[in-house]
Amino acid sequence: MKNTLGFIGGGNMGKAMIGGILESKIFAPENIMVSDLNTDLLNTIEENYGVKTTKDNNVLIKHSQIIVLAVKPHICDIVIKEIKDKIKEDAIIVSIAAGKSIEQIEENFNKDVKIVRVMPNTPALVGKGMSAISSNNKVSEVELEQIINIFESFGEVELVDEKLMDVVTGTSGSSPAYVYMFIEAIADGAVLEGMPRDKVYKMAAQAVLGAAQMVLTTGKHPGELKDMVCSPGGTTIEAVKTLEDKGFRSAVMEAVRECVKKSRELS
Ligand SMILES: NC(=O)C1=CN([C@@H]2O[C@H](COP(=O)(O)OP(=O)(O)OC[C@H]3O[C@@H](n4cnc5c(N)ncnc54)[C@H](O)[C@@H]3O)[C@@H](O)[C@H]2O)C=CC1
Ligand SMILES: O=C(O)[C@@H]1CCC=N1
Repeated sequence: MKNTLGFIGGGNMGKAMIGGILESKIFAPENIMVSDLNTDLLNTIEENYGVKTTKDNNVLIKHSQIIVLAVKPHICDIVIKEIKDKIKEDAIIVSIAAGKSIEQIEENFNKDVKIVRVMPNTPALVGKGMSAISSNNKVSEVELEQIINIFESFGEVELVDEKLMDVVTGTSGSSPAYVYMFIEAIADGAVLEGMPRDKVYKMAAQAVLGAAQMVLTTGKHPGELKDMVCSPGGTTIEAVKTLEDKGFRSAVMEAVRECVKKSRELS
């Protein structure tokens, strides 16, 4: 039972985590099991990753010491109802559901259960994930370390106060979607100006990747890094002025706020 990891739900986030974990080799495929209602999906997962699969969530909990709830928030309640009586005492429940509080999950189980709440993101698949973690007081330091190690195997981890989890959703959980839209928009602008489409996504994505790396590596304020690109009277400041005129920053801030609001509503 030790060092066995189970995913209830093999959708977008489940698959991203499994891909990242296998790439880092901290779990062998035979020590990972996925349960899902979708047989085609399970077949694809088994084929692509070599992990075990089942349609029965109770088979999964028998096989797994660490159980990741990777289903939609409203499905968590259904799944917990199904597994709660058979859950083992030393099992650790890891919920990645947006907006689902530790307290709600405890109430659903209606008994002492070790619960870790995490907000990861899909770049986990390529080892560049960002995960925020909180846990309840049933989880020991050693167990928490074990969970942190899993999430660190595919990216960065921050321990956060649970009350900030909804804000994390708007900041790193959902933001890859905004960034893909930004990349797509830069690329469309380039196509508008005559660049072949087969070159634009690499150019735009590499610029975003490099800029993000500059923030992380230099530790400089993003505004200072932006100023380093803007030559006086040059090209960039024209683009920056247009973005300001069109409300770019305000639009992004509002988007984050709406995302956080929705996450709060889910709980
Ligand atoms: N997609 C993302 O970028 C992120 C998602 N999350 C959280 O991860 C969770 C899953 O999200 P996604 O992977 O995007 O959703 P998804 O819809 O891609 O995957 C959910 C999977 O759960 C399966 N499922 C439904 N009912 C089930 C049941 N009773 N038993 C077993 N499996 C069942 C579905 O067939 C589906 O494959 C959500 O709670 C979400 O808030 C967290 C961070 C990022
Ligand atoms: O859209 C969602 O609800 C999930 C949570 C964070 C990213 N995707």
